[in-house]
Amino acid sequence: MISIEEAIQIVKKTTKPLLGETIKPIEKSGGYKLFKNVYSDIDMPPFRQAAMDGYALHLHDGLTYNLIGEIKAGDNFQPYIKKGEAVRIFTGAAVPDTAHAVIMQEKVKNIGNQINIEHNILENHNIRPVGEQVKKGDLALKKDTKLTPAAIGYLSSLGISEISVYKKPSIAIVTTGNELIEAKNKLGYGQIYESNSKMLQSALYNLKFYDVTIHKIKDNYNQTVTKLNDLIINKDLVIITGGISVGDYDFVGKALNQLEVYEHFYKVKQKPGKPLYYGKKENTLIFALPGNPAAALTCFYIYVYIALQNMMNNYNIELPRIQAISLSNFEKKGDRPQFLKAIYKNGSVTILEGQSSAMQQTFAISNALVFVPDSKSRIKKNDPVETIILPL
Ligand SMILES: Nc1nc2c(c(=O)[nH]1)N[C@H]1C(S)=C(S)[C@@H](COP(=O)(O)OP(=O)(O)OC[C@H]3O[C@@H](n4cnc5c(N)ncnc54)[C@H](O)[C@@H]3O)O[C@H]1N2
Ligand code: MOO
Repeated sequence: MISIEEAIQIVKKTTKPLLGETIKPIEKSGGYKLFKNVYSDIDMPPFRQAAMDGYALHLHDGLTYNLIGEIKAGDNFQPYIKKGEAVRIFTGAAVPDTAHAVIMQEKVKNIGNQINIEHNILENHNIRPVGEQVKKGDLALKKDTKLTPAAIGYLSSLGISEISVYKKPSIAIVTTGNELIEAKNKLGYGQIYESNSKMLQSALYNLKFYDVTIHKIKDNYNQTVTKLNDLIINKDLVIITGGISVGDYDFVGKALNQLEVYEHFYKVKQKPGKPLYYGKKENTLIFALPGNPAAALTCFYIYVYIALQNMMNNYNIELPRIQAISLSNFEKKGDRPQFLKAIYKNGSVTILEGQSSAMQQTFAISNALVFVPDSKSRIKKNDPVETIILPL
């Protein structure tokens, strides 16, 4: 059994970016990283742009200007403005080359065909220059930049509709267990509704991994070997839940062994999630998470999360850990470091009752995990505690 720190280090050291390229429609590229530098095909803004509703002025020494016309956003003509003349102009409209500045309408008195301004303004006031954000041919965004909503907006403003990004992993979730049935069926004695697949799929979707398939297998050795073999050949990441402990019908470990998956580790000194397995075959990563739902999800956030980030070229990113003040007392049983379901708010954290690794009800209302290390056996109210903020 290895420590949490060792297990995290092993995941960090053995997971790498996928590096393949794929082309995405810009609106579907959120969360991806740019595979190449992106250069702009246009100046942005493409013309001198008015930043305010007001008047475009050909400056002179006086404070009175003759009004000679109007330009709206989208108009595609350029009136010739002589010294001492002005045109009415609106935000986003093209400022004629013969205008020096735009004055906002609040600073202007309009008398018939003339306007009076309070005081003279500087050249280029309220005019966004051509190419202020990026010039034609220049670098718009660097390779490896993560595509946030703002980045997608920016690239769209440059007329880009498709973008080359790093591939995201193809992921299989595999559930195991004879006791598991689908929703809409009536529970028989000894049966429970299968829930880990929906839970993990949703955790993956939250992190913007959408290439996810779900597979359900019975506690049957041959079926386990056949299915896992197929998935390991075809997927970048296989996440199994259940069947990884020591029971007679826990076939996952034996099947992975038979398939010659290289075992990076099996069993971590932690609660929940002791029987966590992590291995690799060729370029496919395999995590076998414990079947207990809260254990599976905790292991997902602490270990699989790092692997996913590394596959996406986000080097060794873990979930944020902060110090928070505990609003609860907690007594640790046993000698395993523990991740506790908790609610974090404004610098304080409440440790919830019901910490068993099967306890979904408490996880359902948690937004954080409090980490209790080896060295600590109890937490007292007002103690600072290490708190992991979940990506919900
Ligand atoms: N003799 C020992 N027994 C156990 C040990 C041990 O060290 N010695 N470890 C315990 C710990 S800790 C854990 S955690 C569990 C993990 O067992 P498995 O990973 O083999 O998981 P299963 O036995 O298949 O299932 C455990 C539990 O979770 C439920 N489950 C499984 N899959 C799902 C699913 N997809 N959706 C909802 N619930 C699921 C399953 O019905 C069981 O109740 O082993 C302990 N045993
Ligand atoms: O490690 Mo298990 O998840 O404690 O119940």
